[in-house]
Amino acid sequence: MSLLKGIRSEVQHMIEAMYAVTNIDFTIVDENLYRIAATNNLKYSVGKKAPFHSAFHHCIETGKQIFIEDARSSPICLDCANKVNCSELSELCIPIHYNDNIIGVLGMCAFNERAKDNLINNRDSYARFEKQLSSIISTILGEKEYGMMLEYKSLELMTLINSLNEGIIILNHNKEVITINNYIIDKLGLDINQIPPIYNILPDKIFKKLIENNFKGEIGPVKLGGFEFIINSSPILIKDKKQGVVLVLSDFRKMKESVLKSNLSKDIITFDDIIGESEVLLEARRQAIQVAGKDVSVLLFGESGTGKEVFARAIHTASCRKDNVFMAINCGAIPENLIESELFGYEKGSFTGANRTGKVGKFEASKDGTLFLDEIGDLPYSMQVNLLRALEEKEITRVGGNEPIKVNPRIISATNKDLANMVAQHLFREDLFYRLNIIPIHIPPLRERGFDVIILARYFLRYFSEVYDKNLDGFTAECEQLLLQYNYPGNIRELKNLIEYAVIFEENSLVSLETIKSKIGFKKERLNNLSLAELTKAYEKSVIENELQLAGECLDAKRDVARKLGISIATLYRKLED
Ligand SMILES: Nc1ncnc2c1ncn2[C@@H]1O[C@H](COP(=O)(O)OP(=O)(O)OP(=O)(O)O)[C@@H](O)[C@H]1O
Repeated sequence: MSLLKGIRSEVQHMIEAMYAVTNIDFTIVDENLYRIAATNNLKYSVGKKAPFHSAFHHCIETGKQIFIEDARSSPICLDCANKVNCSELSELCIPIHYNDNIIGVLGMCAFNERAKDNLINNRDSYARFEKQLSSIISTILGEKEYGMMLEYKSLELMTLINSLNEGIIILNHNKEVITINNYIIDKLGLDINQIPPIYNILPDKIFKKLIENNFKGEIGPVKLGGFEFIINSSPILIKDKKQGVVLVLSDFRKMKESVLKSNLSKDIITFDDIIGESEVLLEARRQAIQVAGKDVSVLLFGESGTGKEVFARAIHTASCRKDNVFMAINCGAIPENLIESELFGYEKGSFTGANRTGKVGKFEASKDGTLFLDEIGDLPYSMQVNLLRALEEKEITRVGGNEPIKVNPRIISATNKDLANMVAQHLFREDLFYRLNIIPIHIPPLRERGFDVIILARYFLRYFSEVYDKNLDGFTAECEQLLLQYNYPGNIRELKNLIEYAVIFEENSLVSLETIKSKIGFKKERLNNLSLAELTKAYEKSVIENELQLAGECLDAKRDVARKLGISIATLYRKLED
């Protein structure tokens, strides 16, 4: 469609006004010579084509203004297809430009002598005037196109907003609802033709907090129409002035379920997943099963890698909180300055590097679930009092905030340190120790579990054979003998890593002594004939490797090991590569 056709009624009005003033007919044709608008004598021809080789045609072809003083003698009219029937006496044609293209012609046509004289005598001023008109037309077109673009964009935005699985409510500066999406209309059962004012949608207290105080951030869960929502509010700022608010309402139940799902899909652990038949392990298991159903704090203590987290998860699964989240936090792996915000969350902008909308802490996120405080012995002394207060008062305050938030997670803590001894040395608060240590359960080291080593080794062998698609039937007798003799400073984690290694490198159908030895015994054999410098290097490397075996292989663990050994992380990597 020609652009001019889209603004036909606007230009028709315009030329009618011009005709009333000048008494000279006006007409507009598009780039295909179709007459879009016309006055008086030419009105009949609207919608028809202007003649081929006419002044309009020339004007489009050349892009130049054309003035015909006398139509009968003008050379321009000689070839005109309407030459015989034409009743125009003189004519002034100006091309209409839009975006550097000629999109039509604006013409003034005189049909009587008076109009002809008028046109001839004022030729220059009419030419200027027509030029102005043509530029007004292109401005109208520009606005029309911009309006269409805006309309399209707003449709695009509305489609997007309506396709979201979250509620969106947009308020203007008068706090009136100007946009509300289908999700929230359906969820709250609202009438699209009669959207209630926002203060009737939100509870009074929430409305005040979200809207009245320039609030930016998250609030909730808020109960609306039988559902619970987390509401995120962001002001719309234009030149630093608040012009409205966007509220995003997320279904709290779904959020919880997705956290649970991601938690559970990898981590539903029951007491049946705790492999082993030794009396010491069965005793720990019995105690854990006994306390799982009671909502008390449990302290799991034992060496690193003995399965404390596995026990914590099994307790959670067997507890009445199993349908809520299990959250773990490693108190030793988080830098001291971040631990408070990790545990209790923070309000927006409360410290440099903080997320702009604030963050929910582990306590809040696990409020009806289980919070596993791993490596509790590494919790900075200054934080211990805050933790105690949260446990005693069952409420927390986000960093930078001042509103108390109710929380009530079940606490399971774990440590590989002698906490009682730390209390004696004033490294751990006595009051916190008693609060956590209501039910202590000792998780025995692997070297005390006897034949469990073989049971676990066979279990891991089956598991990793499947993972790495290998056909391994078991271990040779000497290999099992070595597995039983080894003392596993890294406990089950070390055994698991050892078997994974063996599954990858073993080329026979039974895991051989050599394969296992190459992982746990290789250092001694290679140390012969080395210089002192080489021995030092090898020793340093083995110290780091042993530490990593205990701490794990992730970056945080490497940082911890580097800190513990008093070297930088870069030095740690270098020494491992040497
Ligand atoms: N009895 C068990 N049966 C099967 N796998 C186990 C058992 N105990 C521990 N594991 C496995 O051993 C690894 C270490 O266990 P876990 O992380 O629970 O130990 P931890 O005592 O919490 O260690 P850390 O003190 O270093 O945090 C995990 O991969 C876990 O799945």
